[in-house]
Amino acid sequence: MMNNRNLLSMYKLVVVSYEVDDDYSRSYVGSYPKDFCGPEEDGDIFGTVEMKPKILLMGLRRSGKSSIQRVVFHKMSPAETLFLESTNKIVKDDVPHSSFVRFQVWDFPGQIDFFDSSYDTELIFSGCGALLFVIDAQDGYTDALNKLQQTVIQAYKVDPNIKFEVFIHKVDGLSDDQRIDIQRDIHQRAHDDLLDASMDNIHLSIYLTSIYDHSIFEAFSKVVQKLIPELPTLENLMDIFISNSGAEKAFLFDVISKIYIATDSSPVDMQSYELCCDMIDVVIDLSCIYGLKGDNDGGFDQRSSSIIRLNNSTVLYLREVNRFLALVCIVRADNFRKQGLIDYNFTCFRNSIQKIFELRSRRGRLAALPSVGAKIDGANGEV
Ligand SMILES: Nc1nc2c(ncn2[C@@H]2O[C@H](COP(=O)(O)OP(=O)(O)OP(=O)(O)O)[C@@H](O)[C@H]2O)c(=O)[nH]1
Repeated sequence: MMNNRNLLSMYKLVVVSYEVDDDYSRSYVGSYPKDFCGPEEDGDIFGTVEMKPKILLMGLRRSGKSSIQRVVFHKMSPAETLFLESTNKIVKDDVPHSSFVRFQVWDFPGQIDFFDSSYDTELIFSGCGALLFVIDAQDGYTDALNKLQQTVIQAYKVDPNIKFEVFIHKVDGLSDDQRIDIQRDIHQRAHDDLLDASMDNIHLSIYLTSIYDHSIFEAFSKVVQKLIPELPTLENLMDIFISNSGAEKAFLFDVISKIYIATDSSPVDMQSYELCCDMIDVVIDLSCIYGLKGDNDGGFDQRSSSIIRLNNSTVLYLREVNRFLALVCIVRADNFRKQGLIDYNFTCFRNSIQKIFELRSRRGRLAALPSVGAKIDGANGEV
């Protein structure tokens, strides 16, 4: 059952992320991006010194960029976003420091014009992991598509490795048929625009999103996963875990953001993901009510876990992997009788994750040495 001391720690981590938000992690870069200096170096919980990739949030005014960032990374409720003021400067936001997912989000004002000579596109797009372009689905999107084309082409010229992600946003006001139509139309027109510019080799990934449901977390999860070099290994481990444990589905969550950084290879159905997200919320809420005061070790211990039995013979099982990651799996009640087996497999899973990140840590330290860093780059990151 739940370990209240550790659940309280989890709650505290969430609170810390609020505090960090306003005081330190958000900084206004100004309309002229002098401070753009590519990816930043930082250390993670495993002691890794690594480059922190940037995720750029772009799109027309009022398309919902700041709302997305606030809801996903700062626990703002969707209703509160109604009162957000328009962004008129580039805002740099470090994803909460306690989170496992390490990158910076740069929120651009809708009116930014990259053809304006005062913007140095080299500096803006270099070191960028993903460019996330937001299109308001409840508004006419011809202008947005023009801007998308310009932005993507500019960025591609600077760095062809940038991942281009398009969020067709605010789909909460649309019926299922309208969603399908709009997605098809935007996909077709964006592709045609790139073809006209002879840039059809650029790949755009398109998602339907809204801050009023879990779609925004799911889409962001997929964006973030593309920035995790160890993803194939993590997915492989998840596959091994579920097949040997009789589980239906498993997600490896970054607890604070509710982004899943890996799942097994079976398709993700939205309902399962929502259930697992809700479980994390319940665990956090319970920790707030029943957690012991005075616990300030700042992390979970290895025995923290939570079990929720649903009335459809399904069990949700949460286990802490480390301070920031939790494994949440969905298991049929029959299979959950062999909980000892699941726990044993979980221990193997956690040990493997630990080894992956030790390797990452070692690689990060080596890459930080200039002469070795060059060799690693040349060897495609293999050491
Ligand atoms: N219905 C709906 N409204 C949304 C959604 N996301 C954001 N909004 C609303 O859209 C409006 C604009 O949101 P912002 O986040 O300020 O938009 P922005 O793109 O950052 O705007 P600029 O800073 O001017 O570039 C706000 O009133 C939000 O509440 C969504 O998923 N659905």
